[in-house]
Amino acid sequence: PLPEGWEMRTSRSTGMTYFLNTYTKKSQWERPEAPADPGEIRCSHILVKHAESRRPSSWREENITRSKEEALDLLKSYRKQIVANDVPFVDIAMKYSDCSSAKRGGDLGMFGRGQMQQPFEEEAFKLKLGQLSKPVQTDSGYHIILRTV
Ligand SMILES: N=C(N)NCCC[C@H](NC(=O)[C@@H]1CCC/C1=C\[C@H](COP(=O)(O)O)NC(=O)[C@@H](N)Cc1ccccc1)C(N)=O
Repeated sequence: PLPEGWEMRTSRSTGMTYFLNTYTKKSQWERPEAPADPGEIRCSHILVKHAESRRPSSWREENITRSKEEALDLLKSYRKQIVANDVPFVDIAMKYSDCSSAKRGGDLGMFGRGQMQQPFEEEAFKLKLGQLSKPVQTDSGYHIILRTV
């Protein structure tokens, strides 16, 4: 079978088979080996900053002094509550995320490659729809990412 996100088509003019990326609508002659690149995705995230973050300040805390280790432990405890369905992702994001997207339940909107910091992008584009990432470290701090579109 074809990898996820691709469709097989027959060219009306030449009768030749080609392959369509159903997300980006781009087509190619070669039979794809990997799932189709979604182009743009939409994610929400929860960010916990620490003293070594590139900007150790947020809407929540003027001057963030927690250590990297404390930040990671905190984020892991949030992830545990979300995975156990004790608390919805949006509630945790709105209360605790050190990113301005907290006001939107962590929603970052649609984005393509080249916009987010590399480790964040790498993890986000690996996620399946509805999947929650493991903790990811960027210069901003530690994130967990939820793919929503
Ligand atoms: N939608 C976009 N294209 N917005 C530009 C993203 C820039 C990008 N940001 C990141 O990679 C990380 C991962 C996600 C958030 C983020 C960092 C910071 C927090 O960290 P700090 O910069 O204090 O270190 N939040 C942001 O940027 C916010 N504008 C995200 C946002 C907030 C509200 C609505 C939409 C997006 C980068 N290249 O730095």
